[in-house]
Amino acid sequence: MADSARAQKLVYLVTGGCGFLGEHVVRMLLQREPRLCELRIFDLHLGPWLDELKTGPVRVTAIQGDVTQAHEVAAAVAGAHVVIHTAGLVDVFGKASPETIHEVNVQGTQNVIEACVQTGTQFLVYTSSMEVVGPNVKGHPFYRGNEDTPYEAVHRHPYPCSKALAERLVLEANGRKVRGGLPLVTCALRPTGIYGEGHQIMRDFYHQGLRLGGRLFRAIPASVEHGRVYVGNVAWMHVLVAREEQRAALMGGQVYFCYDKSPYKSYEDFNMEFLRPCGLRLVGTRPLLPYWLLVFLAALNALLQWLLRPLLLYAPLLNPYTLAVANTTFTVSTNKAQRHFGYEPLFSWEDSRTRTIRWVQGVESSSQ
Ligand SMILES: NC(=O)c1ccc[n+]([C@@H]2O[C@H](COP(=O)([O-])OP(=O)(O)OC[C@H]3O[C@@H](n4cnc5c(N)ncnc54)[C@H](O)[C@@H]3O)[C@@H](O)[C@H]2O)c1
Ligand SMILES: C[C@@H](CO)CCC[C@@H](C)[C@H]1CC[C@H]2[C@@H]3[C@H](O)C=C4C[C@@H](O)CC[C@]4(C)[C@H]3CC[C@]12C
Repeated sequence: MADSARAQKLVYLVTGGCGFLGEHVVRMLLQREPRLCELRIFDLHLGPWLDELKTGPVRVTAIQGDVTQAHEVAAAVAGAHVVIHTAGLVDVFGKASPETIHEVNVQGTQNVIEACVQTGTQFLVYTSSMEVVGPNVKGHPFYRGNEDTPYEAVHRHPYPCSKALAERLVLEANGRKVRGGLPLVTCALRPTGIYGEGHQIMRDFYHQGLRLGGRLFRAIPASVEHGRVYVGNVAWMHVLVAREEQRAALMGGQVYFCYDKSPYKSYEDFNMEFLRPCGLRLVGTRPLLPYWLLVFLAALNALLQWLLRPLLLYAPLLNPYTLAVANTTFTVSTNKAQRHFGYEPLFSWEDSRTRTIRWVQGVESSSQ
């Protein structure tokens, strides 16, 4: 891009900008993207915290809208230089129907792509997921893999299926001519399990531990490693990739795992890094229940969900899918983002941990 264009003031649109990750992306852009002149935040539900952002030098425009509505998306995208598409229906608990998950995650993404093409927006960053790769239905481990590691990515659950389809749409759209004739540049970021301030599932585990008298019970062997990445670093990767996409042709059509220096641990041991300093303990050095019993309980939960559906929504944390994900090693070890666009984590592990602990402690005091 020419120097004159580089000095240009940019308009960014963040879809899902009021979600867990989206809020961090929004705040990170305001802090770390000096060329920003307008930030549009598009979400089904707008948060009250947006008001505090409106007093700064960057124009902040909050847009209440639905990604499944093509005209709403096109109106929000028109005139934006960059779109960061984080909006999605993250549901592995059976709260939404498979059709709704598909509509939001796949049709919503298609709407974003078409809006870019129609209105002339050239740069699109898509928040994909590790789940596009795995764990697969066969429970094969993915141990410290990278973007090129061969792995049989076979899914049945609506959420990973929808993320995989949407990612493919985004990557296939790379190079399409947008209005005005320039090529669309797209790439996809694949976070592993994100943690940090605002993480709803961490909050749920914390409250579950309080209800159980300050204890959580180990269900998964400590040897099963689960990839985790701090939300601030995921947000930073989005900001950087969006910036560098505008300079480097190399990045079009690429996928990048999101990574940082968070340690490799089991899902439960990792959570205890934050929950232990908040007064919880994890009981057992080995799973307290045999695996077959967990499988049975998960299946029972799925049956109860189905039976109770006409009366109420029963959506516990444990179901056959979440058990399989938690019980399958999936960790990444890569430096592709560093090689392609100079990414280094902005937050150290110690910093990420301290920030998350402080946030959980705040959850505790705000719920008393
Ligand atoms: N949380 C994780 O561990 C994780 C890991 C990998 C990838 N991801 C991906 O990151 C993205 C953000 O996830 P999150 O954890 O912040 O979830 P989230 O639910 O906190 O945020 C998603 C946001 O999208 C919005 N949204 C949902 N449906 C919409 C619609 N129809 N129109 C407009 N907005 C809509 C929601 O209101 C919400 O604010 C998702 O695409 C998800 O697949 C999340
Ligand atoms: C068996 C239980 C005993 O304590 C533990 C169940 C934990 C599960 C609820 C979570 C284990 C792994 C999580 C998923 C993973 O971190 C990656 C994800 C990708 C992302 O795109 C969406 C969220 C998620 C699917 C995440 C959801 C919760 C787990 C299944």
